[in-house]
Amino acid sequence: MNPKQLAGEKAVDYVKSGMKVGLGTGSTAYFTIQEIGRRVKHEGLDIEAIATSIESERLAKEWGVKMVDFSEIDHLDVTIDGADEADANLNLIKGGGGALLREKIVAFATKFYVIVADERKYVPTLGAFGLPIEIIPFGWEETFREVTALGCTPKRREKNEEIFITDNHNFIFDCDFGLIENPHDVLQKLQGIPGVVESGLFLDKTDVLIIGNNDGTLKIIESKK
Ligand SMILES: O=C(CO)[C@H](O)[C@H](O)COP(=O)(O)O
Repeated sequence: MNPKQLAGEKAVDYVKSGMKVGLGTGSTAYFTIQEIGRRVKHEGLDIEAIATSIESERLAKEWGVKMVDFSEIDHLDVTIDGADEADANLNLIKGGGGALLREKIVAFATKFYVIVADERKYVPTLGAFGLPIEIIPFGWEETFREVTALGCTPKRREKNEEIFITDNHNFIFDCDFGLIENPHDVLQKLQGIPGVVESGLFLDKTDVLIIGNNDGTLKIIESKK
């Protein structure tokens, strides 16, 4: 089986009827949403969900998953999302799909945070995957200069030769910091720059990382936090 499917479906073991569930974004979370949707439609799984992107919301609705928003609930019991990189401390780089802002809001609202990934995503040190940063369009050139001054090379993301615009109508800069030895320091510095809405560093949040291996096995790593 595709390792993303293996991990994405395994994570649904954490979802039980009555729960409020955060739905991630990307090609691994896709399999999670499909499996949740199948259980809702065919096995009577009864949940309320919030999605981290318009695309994931559309997919969940197709299956008849009950979607709510943060005016209706004050926490999520479990969220299952993908990642672009994860290290042994279960710190992450996310945002490859451009959904990092909604993903981080959902991650902070959740009591239990499950990450699903294939084995290529598990790395000794974060940073080979350029760090996505969501930037407000107003004054983006100045924000670009401030981010560059932190020692990275940012590139404004494009898709199909057009500027990529997030679900929140912002830009994404993909920033090459090289390997990030101190992610907490980088996160703190980015948070101090006006115009930076959020970065793809998700630190000290993950409870469980489920890795699908190419040989069809699973590796499940629980947080020591
Ligand atoms: O952060 C993300 C979107 O912003 C995704 O979670 C991440 O890109 C997932 O990767 P994949 O498609 O390989 O599961």
